[in-house]
Amino acid sequence: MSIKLPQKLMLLGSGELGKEVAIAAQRLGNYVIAVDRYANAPAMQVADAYEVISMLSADDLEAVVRKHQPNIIIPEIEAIRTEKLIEFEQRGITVIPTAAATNYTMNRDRIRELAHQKLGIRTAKYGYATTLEELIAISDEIGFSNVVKPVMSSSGKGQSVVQDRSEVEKAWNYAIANSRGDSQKVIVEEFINFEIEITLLTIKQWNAPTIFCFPIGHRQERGDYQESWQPAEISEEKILRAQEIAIKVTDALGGAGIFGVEFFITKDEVIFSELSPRPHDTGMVTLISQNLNEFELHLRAILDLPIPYIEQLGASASAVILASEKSDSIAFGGVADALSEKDVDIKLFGKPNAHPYRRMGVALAKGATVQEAREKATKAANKITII
Ligand SMILES: Nc1ncnc2c1ncn2[C@@H]1O[C@H](COP(=O)(O)OP(=O)(O)OP(=O)(O)O)[C@@H](O)[C@H]1O
Ligand SMILES: NCC(=O)N[C@@H]1O[C@H](COP(=O)([O-])[O-])[C@@H](O)[C@H]1O
Ligand SMILES: [Mg+2]
Repeated sequence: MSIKLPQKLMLLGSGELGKEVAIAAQRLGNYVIAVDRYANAPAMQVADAYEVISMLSADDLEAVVRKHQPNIIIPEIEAIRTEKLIEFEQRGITVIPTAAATNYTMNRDRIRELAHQKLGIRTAKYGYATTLEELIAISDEIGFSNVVKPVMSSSGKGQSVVQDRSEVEKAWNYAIANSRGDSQKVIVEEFINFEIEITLLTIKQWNAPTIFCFPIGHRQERGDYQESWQPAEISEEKILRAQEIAIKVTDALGGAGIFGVEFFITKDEVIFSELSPRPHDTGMVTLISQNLNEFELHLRAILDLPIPYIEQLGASASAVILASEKSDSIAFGGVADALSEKDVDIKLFGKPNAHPYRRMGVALAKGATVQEAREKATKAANKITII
C-alpha cells in the first residue's frame, strides 16, 4: 500500500496527545480536523478545522464525518461510540489502528477478555461488578488489597485502591461517579506489588515488521501518571518477554499505528496491564528522548512511511504540571526560570480551563543518568505556577 500525501485526518479527541499528533501531521503537510467535547481543546489550536461534539453520539460522529469527509480517523481517547467507527471503516475510511481495536479498548473488560481469555496472557486476577453487592462479593473472592476502576475511564478517573472491606462502598460510589459514558460496570483487580511499571511503545506498521521503543518507566499517583523516564532499568530478558506479549496483543488488534502497552514488572514476572491503541501519556518523554517522538512514529506508521531507525538519545524524563484549583482563566508563572537550565524543555498544553489535578503541561529533561533526568524534570515542573 502506498498512501499519497496530503491526507485528510480527523482526530477524535484533541487533548495534549492529539495536539502533538496534529503537529506531526501538519509537518507532513496533511489537513487536520480536530474533534473533542469542548471548544479550544489543545489540538484544535493547531488544526485546520475543528468540531465540538459528543464523541459518544453516533449521530454527532456521522454529522462531522459527512461534513469533512476524512480519509483517516485517528482516535485519541477511549470514550468514543466505537460501533460507529466500525461502520465508517466498512464505508472505506481508515480507522487507526482498526475500528475493532478501538472497540476492544474502549472498555477495560473487552481488552482484558481478549488478552487473558483468548490469548492466555498473564494479568492480575480480576472480576467485574454492576452493583455494590456484586462488588462486595467479588472483592472477597479476589482479596485485599485490590484496585477498583470503572470499565470506561482513563487517567485514573474513578479508580481507587481498596485495603479492606470497609472501603468497598466508597470505591463503588467513586467509580460510578467518575465513569465516562453510560456504563455502570466496574473491574476489580488484585493489587500487584510491582518493582517497576513500564510502557512499551509498540509500532505496528502496514508493510513492515513491528518495532519498539526502549521501555519507559513511570510513577503514578491516584491512577494518573506523574513522571516517566527512558530507558527503564529492566533486564534484557524481561524486555524480550514484554515485546513478545506486545506482539501477541497488537497482532490480535491489527492495523497500524503506535500502541502504549503497559506492564507491571515484579521480581519474576512481566504482567500485562492494559494498552492504548494510540500514543501514551507516559510516552511524552519521547518529545525529548528520541530522534522520532511517539507522535511522529504514529504518523509514519499511519501513513505507511518508513521508520529506518529509532534513536534513543540518552537518559531522559518527563514530569507533569498539574492544576491545583478550578479556574477558567489560565496563566503560567516560572516558565523562564524552568527553561534557564540546560537540557530542560516545557510544553504547556493550552487547555482553556483547570480543575484540581488536571494535567496542564509537562516538563522534559535530559541528564547524565535517569536519576538526574528525573530530578531535573521534577524540579522544572515544580517551578511552574498556574495563576
Ligand atoms: N492491579 C493493579 N495493581 C497495582 N497497581 C495498579 C493496578 N491497576 C492499576 N494500578 C495503578 O494505577 C495506574 C493506572 O491504572 P490503569 O492504567 O489501569 O488506569 P487508566 O485510568 O487506564 O490509566 P491511563 O489511561 O492513564 O493509562 C497504573 O499505572 C498503576 O500504577
Ligand atoms: N491517559 C490518557 C491521557 O493522558 N489522555 C490525554 O488526556 C486528554 C484528556 O485530558 P483532560 O481530561 O484534561 O481533558 C486526552 O485528550 C489525551 O490527550
Ligand atoms: Mg494505564
